[in-house]
Amino acid sequence: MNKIAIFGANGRMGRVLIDALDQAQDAILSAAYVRASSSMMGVDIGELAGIGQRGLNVSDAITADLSLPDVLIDFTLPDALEANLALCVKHKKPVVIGTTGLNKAQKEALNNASQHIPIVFAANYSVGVNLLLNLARQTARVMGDTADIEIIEGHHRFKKDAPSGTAVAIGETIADELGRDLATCAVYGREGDTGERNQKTIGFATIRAGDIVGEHTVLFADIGERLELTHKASSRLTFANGAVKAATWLKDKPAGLYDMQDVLGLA
Ligand SMILES: NC(=O)C1=CN([C@@H]2O[C@H](COP(=O)(O)OP(=O)(O)OC[C@H]3O[C@@H](n4cnc5c(N)ncnc54)[C@H](OP(=O)(O)O)[C@@H]3O)[C@@H](O)[C@H]2O)C=CC1
Ligand SMILES: O=C(O)C1=N[C@H](C(=O)O)C[C@H](O)C1
Repeated sequence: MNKIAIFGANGRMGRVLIDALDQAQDAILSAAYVRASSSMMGVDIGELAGIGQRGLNVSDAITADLSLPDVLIDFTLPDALEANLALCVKHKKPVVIGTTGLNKAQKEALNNASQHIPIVFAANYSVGVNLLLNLARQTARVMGDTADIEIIEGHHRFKKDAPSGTAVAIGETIADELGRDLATCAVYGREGDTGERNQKTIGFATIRAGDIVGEHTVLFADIGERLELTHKASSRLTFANGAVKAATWLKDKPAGLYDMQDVLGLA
């Protein structure tokens, strides 16, 4: 049985991860960490996740015994990433990371840590989005030289980063296939006298509203026809179950940076 510990236990994803691990067949939650200052410190994990008492209390990662878990899972916010990575490297523990909105320094920290420990990093752990990435690459190969490409994403009102990590990953995949540089060809929203569209650009549009779990559409629009690929997540359990699958896959891997395409055998 794979023993898993999670960072950010009090977050939306943290609480769903507790539920997913409670239902998992081949993995067990061995620890759930919150900030040392959190009002949730010491609370039963099942009470925190709303699934009833489970007899394990929330703790903080700094004082916890990190030799106990086999793998850690981190869905927190970018500010927490470097400290969490440092703990995993110090204790030589594999880690699955889902946090999005990383800046250049945080991405560099991820790359550096992966020279010492195995890491899975993915902006989206659902099977459907990982298939969408492959379909987007295939569509770009056939239609990308003439079609206009637009990526539209919608998320709940609490989300802090935009565009979503998944939207950026779709854009990066398409840009890579077409030999474009996303840093120079991306257009983030439009307003005013924009002029005609440059076909070599990749457009992004962001919706933040209510409790949308996560929706992504990539549009390939030519004259006379358009193809739309859409994924809609209706439950965070799809991300949590994917992350647990990634943790089981990662347990005995050598140091390196992997993604969900590797886990699912789609790479
Ligand atoms: N890859 C994927 O498949 C998915 C990725 N995500 C990403 O996962 C991340 C978390 O999402 P979500 O759960 O909705 O966010 P929440 O804001 O609900 O949770 C974030 C958690 O991180 C903790 N945290 C934040 N900053 C720090 C810090 N500096 N030190 C320690 N703990 C910290 C918070 O603690 P506290 O409670 O004390 O504030 C909170 O528990 C986001 O980046 C999101 O985009 C989300 C869904 C799927
Ligand atoms: O913050 C979220 O909720 C989500 N974030 C991820 C992203 O930024 O792509 C994945 C998912 O869509 C939910």
